[in-house]
Amino acid sequence: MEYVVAAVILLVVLVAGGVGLMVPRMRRRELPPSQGGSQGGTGTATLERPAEEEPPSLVVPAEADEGLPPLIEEPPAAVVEEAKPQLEAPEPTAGRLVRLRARLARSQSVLGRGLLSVLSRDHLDEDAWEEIEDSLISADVGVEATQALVERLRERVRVLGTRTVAEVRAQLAEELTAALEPEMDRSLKTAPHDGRPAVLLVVGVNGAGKTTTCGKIGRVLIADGRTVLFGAADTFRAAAAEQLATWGERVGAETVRGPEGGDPASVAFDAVKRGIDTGIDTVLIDTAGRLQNKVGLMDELGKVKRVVEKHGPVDETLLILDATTGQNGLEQARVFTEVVDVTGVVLTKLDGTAKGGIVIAVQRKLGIPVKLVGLGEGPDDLAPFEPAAFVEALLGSDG
Ligand SMILES: Nc1nc2c(ncn2[C@@H]2O[C@H](COP(=O)(O)OP(=O)(O)OP(=O)(O)O)[C@@H](O)[C@H]2O)c(=O)[nH]1
Repeated sequence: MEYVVAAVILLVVLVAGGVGLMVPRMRRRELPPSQGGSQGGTGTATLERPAEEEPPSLVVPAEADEGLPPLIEEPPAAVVEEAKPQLEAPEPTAGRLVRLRARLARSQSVLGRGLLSVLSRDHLDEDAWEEIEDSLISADVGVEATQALVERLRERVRVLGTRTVAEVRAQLAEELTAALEPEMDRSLKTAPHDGRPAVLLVVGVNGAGKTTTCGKIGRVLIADGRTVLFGAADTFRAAAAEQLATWGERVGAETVRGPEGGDPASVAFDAVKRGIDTGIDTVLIDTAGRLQNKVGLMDELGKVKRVVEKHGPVDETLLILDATTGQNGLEQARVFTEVVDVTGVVLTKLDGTAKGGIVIAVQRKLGIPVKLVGLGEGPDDLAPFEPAAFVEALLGSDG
């Protein structure tokens, strides 16, 4: 009997203790809704998530956490740091080519300084004109384009009796600019339309700079105020998807990925679908590098495009060409244009070559405008291509 009484007393004590512990906790859980009010303890709450730090397209908002303990128990500074990685603000795009002109130094020494030193001779004889032709050809302008350009320049110098270096420079600049076909439409179709995002497909051979360019274009668009989503349809190389996702994280853009070795067309399809569902402005799809002579791979690229087009037409198909591959790149380029309808070329690595004249050859051979140029490995080293500014950069300002 005594045992029973003792057990009952013990039970009562335990139950009373338990209730005592529970009640304050329950009260605490009721606290958060009142934090939105203007009274008591809200000073710390405003620190937690300033609206402007919100990345535009992160999928799962951290605020979804429920039943958070009271703010007093956590140092507010730590909460802020953990919740939001610092997003980068990409450089504005206007005037980039001018800012990056020094990157063309190698081409400049051939096309600029080299040509101008010949053109500034007192007398332009046959040898001098041949030297000029050689310089242009070695800068990858292409034989045909060079001959046409030199012929016109020669005629102008003869007819106008051009004397000064400044005059010759101006005429050379005009001829080079004309050879770059400034009237071509170089705008990028990145604006959403018909209630869905613009879709850009990025294609090219291995290592041309597709993933990097995708990332850089995303930054350009974000700098211009658009929202962007990346589709990592390069399922062949796991690191490529990782690389693209990192570009996205830096500017708060979501990346849709698939399993390694998965079907690239299905990743591309899902990315566009996600872009439509989340109201994104522009979806950028990175594809795996492929050799133009591999039939299966080229067919796969055609399939990626067809599958994406179930959502609607692709707005831009950008061919990424490595400028350092020179004339060889042109043959690769031609095959790509047969498989997918390329709407623009991005010429990368112009900073690493003395053959800046390749821009002229690319446009002449393909009849497709160079829309952007890559001038370095930095995140903002991509510039809209402007023929006159490009020629000025090649010739240098001290002509
Ligand atoms: N100097 C310089 N390097 C560049 C430029 N664009 C890209 N690169 C570099 O080129 C290398 C290859 O770039 P990626 O973007 O990985 O090339 P990719 O075409 O996606 O490669 P795959 O997926 O293997 O086909 C990287 O080291 C880039 O940093 C550029 O404009 N200038």
